[in-house]
Amino acid sequence: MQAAPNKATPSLYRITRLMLGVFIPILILIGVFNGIRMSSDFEKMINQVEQDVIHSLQLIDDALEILEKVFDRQMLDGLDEFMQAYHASGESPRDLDLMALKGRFNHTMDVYIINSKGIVEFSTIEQDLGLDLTQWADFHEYLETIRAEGVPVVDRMSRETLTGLFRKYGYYPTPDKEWILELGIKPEVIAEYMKKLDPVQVGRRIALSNDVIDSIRIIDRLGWELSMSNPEQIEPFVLARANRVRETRQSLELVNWNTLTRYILQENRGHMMSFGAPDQVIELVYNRTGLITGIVANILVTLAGIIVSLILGYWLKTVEEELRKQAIYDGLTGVFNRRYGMSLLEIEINKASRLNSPLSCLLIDIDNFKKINDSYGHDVGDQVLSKVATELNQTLRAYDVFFRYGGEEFVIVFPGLSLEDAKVCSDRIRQLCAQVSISVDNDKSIQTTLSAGLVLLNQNETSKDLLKRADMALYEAKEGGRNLIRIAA
Ligand SMILES: Nc1nc2c(ncn2[C@@H]2O[C@H](COP(=O)(O)OP(=O)(O)OP(=O)(O)O)[C@@H](O)[C@H]2O)c(=O)[nH]1
Repeated sequence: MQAAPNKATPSLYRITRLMLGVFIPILILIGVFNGIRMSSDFEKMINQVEQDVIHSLQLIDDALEILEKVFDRQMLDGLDEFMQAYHASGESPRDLDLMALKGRFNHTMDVYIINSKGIVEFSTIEQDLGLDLTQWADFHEYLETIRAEGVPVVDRMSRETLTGLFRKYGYYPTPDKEWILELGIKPEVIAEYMKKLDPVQVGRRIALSNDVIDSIRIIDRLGWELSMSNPEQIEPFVLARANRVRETRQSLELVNWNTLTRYILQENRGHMMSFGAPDQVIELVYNRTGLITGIVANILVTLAGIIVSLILGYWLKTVEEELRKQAIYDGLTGVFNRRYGMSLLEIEINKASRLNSPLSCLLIDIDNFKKINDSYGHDVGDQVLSKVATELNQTLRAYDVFFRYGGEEFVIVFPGLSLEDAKVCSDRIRQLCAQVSISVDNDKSIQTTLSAGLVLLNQNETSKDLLKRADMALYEAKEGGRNLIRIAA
């Protein structure tokens, strides 16, 4: 039986190996690279969002500082006007028309007059009349300091935690220190400005305009979501996280499969934003669905690429195998074809010359084959050729070379066999051929014989000359009556 030697198939599976060894790793590398790039783009995007949020909050902070100064000026002017009205009234608060004064301030400020005992004796707000400010010891002490210094003072804006209302007050003690004239900007006037500078609203706007962000909250130390308009108490676990960030001064990151929640510290800049709470924590909730969908899609595309490569590789392997078979084997008989067989004969001749070992060669021709074709048809002829070739091939040694030389002619190369030994083998082959029977039409069977010329390789002889001598011997065998082996001279 003969198998194709590896030497003759140097390019076998080269493309397939290229597919599996290079293309697939490249696909995997591209997939991994894309995955890393998507994650890092997401990371960059959220860092950018955080910078935008902090920057926006700082802008609000700066705007609030400017607003504070505007209100300061407005109140100082108002206090001066209040004092002038007080002097004009003969320094008798009772004769002051507070409602008219309020009108002069376009009703943006409430007016109070506090007596020497710390009681609100006159006011445009009826329910504050008679309010005893000594109840708040700290505040009362503060008022008395102002009274003692005798100069106008304007407080910073402040927020009442429970109501969420913003207030700003200014005080001007009368020269005799009997009275303190007080103005308070109406909370709704401040709220009007504050609504426009509400960081919660800014956060919502950023969240709305950005696909990756779901929500933004700013949490103060007291557990309120910082808002200039409607403060809301936040959930206790969110406050606990915010406090952890404040204490460690490190960002906190919580990752779920489709969300990412980050808590970052907004350092107090000493401006309005803090409202008494030194640092705010910003909670940012990101939507990771887009990132995860992208990564899954990337994995699927990579897998699809790998599967296509494997299928293509398998297909190429099959095609290559088929081409290899066609290049080596004879399509009808399945033994080596002439081109490949001749190349093997050359190799064996070279080897024999190099090793100085004998090499015999048998040129076979099926006897009266034309008659078989003529009597039973070409298809039966093909069957006979195929069957004889298969049977003969099976009796040979592994290192004998058997190939179809053309038509009904075959060649057997016996490397290492002397003429005598080769003659014995050739006779066995001839007898075997005579025993091969091919059944035709179920009941009939054909038998055939072969004639052959046996030749021993001479020194420096070419394959062409060798086969020429074998052919002459074959001719003699035919002339001698067929079913014979003749040895070439
Ligand atoms: N069926 C079939 N016939 C083939 C094939 N190749 C060659 N032949 C036929 O084989 C026949 C060979 O005939 P000849 O050269 O006259 O020899 P022969 O009839 O065998 O007679 P001898 O060789 O003198 O015994 C021709 O008719 C070819 O057409 C093949 O592949 N299949």
